[in-house]
Amino acid sequence: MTPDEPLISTETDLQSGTDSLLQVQSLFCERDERVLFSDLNFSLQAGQLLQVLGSNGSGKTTLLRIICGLNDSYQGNILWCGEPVREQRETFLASLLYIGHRVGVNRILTPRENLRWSASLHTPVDDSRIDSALARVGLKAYEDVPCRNLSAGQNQRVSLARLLISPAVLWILDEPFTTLDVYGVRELEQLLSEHVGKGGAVLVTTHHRLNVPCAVERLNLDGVEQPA
Ligand SMILES: Nc1ncnc2c1ncn2[C@@H]1O[C@H](COP(=O)(O)OP(=O)(O)OP(=O)(O)O)[C@@H](O)[C@H]1O
Repeated sequence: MTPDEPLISTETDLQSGTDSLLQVQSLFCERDERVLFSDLNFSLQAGQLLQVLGSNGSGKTTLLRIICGLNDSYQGNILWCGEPVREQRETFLASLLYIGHRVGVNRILTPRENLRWSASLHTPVDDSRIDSALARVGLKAYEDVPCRNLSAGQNQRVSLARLLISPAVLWILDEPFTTLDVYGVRELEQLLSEHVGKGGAVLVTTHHRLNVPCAVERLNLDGVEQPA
């Protein structure tokens, strides 16, 4: 797949008859006898960006981890292209790129080695593509520096470069803006809108007010409007 190729073929990927890529139905989760969410319903379509909002501890990370299959203490249904994810785990995981709270960068490896490893889990890509992804996130000339010698924001950028080499349709990102400077924030916002522009879908938690040219749907786990 080339970087500009559409991510979704409506004939092959959406043949289930539903427009939704991801559907969350009647989701219930409680932790330590405290209900985080109950009867939570939402869907995500190709070309859609959904921002999950909520106060600290409201369950944003928990929700994302449930969807990604990293937490199974819930009730309800999660569907991918109309079919339960539990019945098509490999297909779902092949369509998903999750970047969690911890950036998931191996600090012994260099940025280039991290991206090679990340790509090898799906579709290996050549080094020229890896290097151009690293350049795009501002890491030109840092390709061979061990990540332990990079700053927190630079490690976050290594992680975000994975977005550029991944064929995944669905990006699930947990607080991806946290350590980024203003240029990094702008670049990531650009990446998000390019992805949805190509028919991808994004589920993102952030307290940051997104400044993107595409529409942003919002899901607030507090159930109340938040200040802008
Ligand atoms: N490993 C765990 N075991 C038990 N309870 C947990 C665990 N991790 C989180 N919780 C609880 O689940 C609730 C939701 O946590 P979660 O991390 O999903 O919130 P969040 O909305 O992402 O918060 P933040 O905005 O601070 O990142 C919190 O009340 C927390 O105490």
